[in-house]
Amino acid sequence: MNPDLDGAFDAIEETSPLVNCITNAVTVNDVANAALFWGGLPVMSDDENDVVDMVAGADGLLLNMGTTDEAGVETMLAAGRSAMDHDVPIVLDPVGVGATPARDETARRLTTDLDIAVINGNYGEITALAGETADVRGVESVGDYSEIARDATAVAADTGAVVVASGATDVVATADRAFEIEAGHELMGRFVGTGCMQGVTQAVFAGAVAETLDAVLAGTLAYGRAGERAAAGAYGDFEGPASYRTAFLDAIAGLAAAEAAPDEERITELD
Ligand SMILES: Nc1ncnc2c1ncn2[C@@H]1O[C@H](COP(=O)(O)OP(=O)(O)O)[C@@H](O)[C@H]1O
Ligand SMILES: Cc1ncsc1CCOP(=O)(O)O
Ligand SMILES: [Mg+2]
Repeated sequence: MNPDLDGAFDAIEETSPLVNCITNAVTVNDVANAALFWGGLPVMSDDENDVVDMVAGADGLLLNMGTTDEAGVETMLAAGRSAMDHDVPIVLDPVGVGATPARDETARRLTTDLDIAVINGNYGEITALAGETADVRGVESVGDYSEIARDATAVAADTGAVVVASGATDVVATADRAFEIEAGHELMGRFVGTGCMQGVTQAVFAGAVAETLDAVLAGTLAYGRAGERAAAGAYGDFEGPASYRTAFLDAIAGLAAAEAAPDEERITELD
């Protein structure tokens, strides 16, 4: 199957979803531009005095815990409560969970206290959230994860979120369904920030498309398609990962106008 990418792009164009991002200091600019290039409106409010009101009028909230400190967790919780009060979907990127006890505790608090709509993490992070042995070094997933669909499903059942486990093949799971998405390119794993940008992609799509699972399948496929089109040179030559990154951002900006839908089916529902 393939999701309705054209319908998703139309919904984004109609909504121009405002997405408040509380995100890490490393990739913040890429996250803002990815949201803007999809057709969303990014704002990076992260002061508790401001963010509660900002989220009240927003269409999505991204909580990326890559460089969060103790005060930042409290701000995320306040922003998350505001999102819940106003039916704003929350996307969690549990960066580095599994690497240290502090990150495990942050993820536990966020997933326990908040109703998260989407969790988008790499294979190692999703496996750690499932309570299984994971090898997360810093923010990087290392190791083999042959049970990733099972573990993503367990996290979905535990939290009620639609779960995206990113890797060479992305897995999307709810409590009772799981999908594999064949899209993307190996170059996407060669620079910092593709996971973070995938997180904000989910927030833009979930802020515009009515059903969260539809939004996530469309957003995940669209994101991979942008990576493929950039790798194919559709946005100019590149010399290495840094110039590929620029082409990739251009591909995000151009995807809605391009032939976004692949000819062949890219999403397989697992038994
Ligand atoms: N080898 C690969 N082939 C295809 N896509 C990839 C590959 N490596 C990473 N990606 C894509 O890059 C994005 C970020 O994934 P990942 O590298 O797992 O996240 P993170 O940066 O958080 O560790 C995802 O969309 C994923 O599908
Ligand atoms: C390197 C690093 N350290 C803390 S957050 C961060 C960025 C992680 O980005 P991504 O998850 O997209 O690789
Ligand atoms: Mg990541």
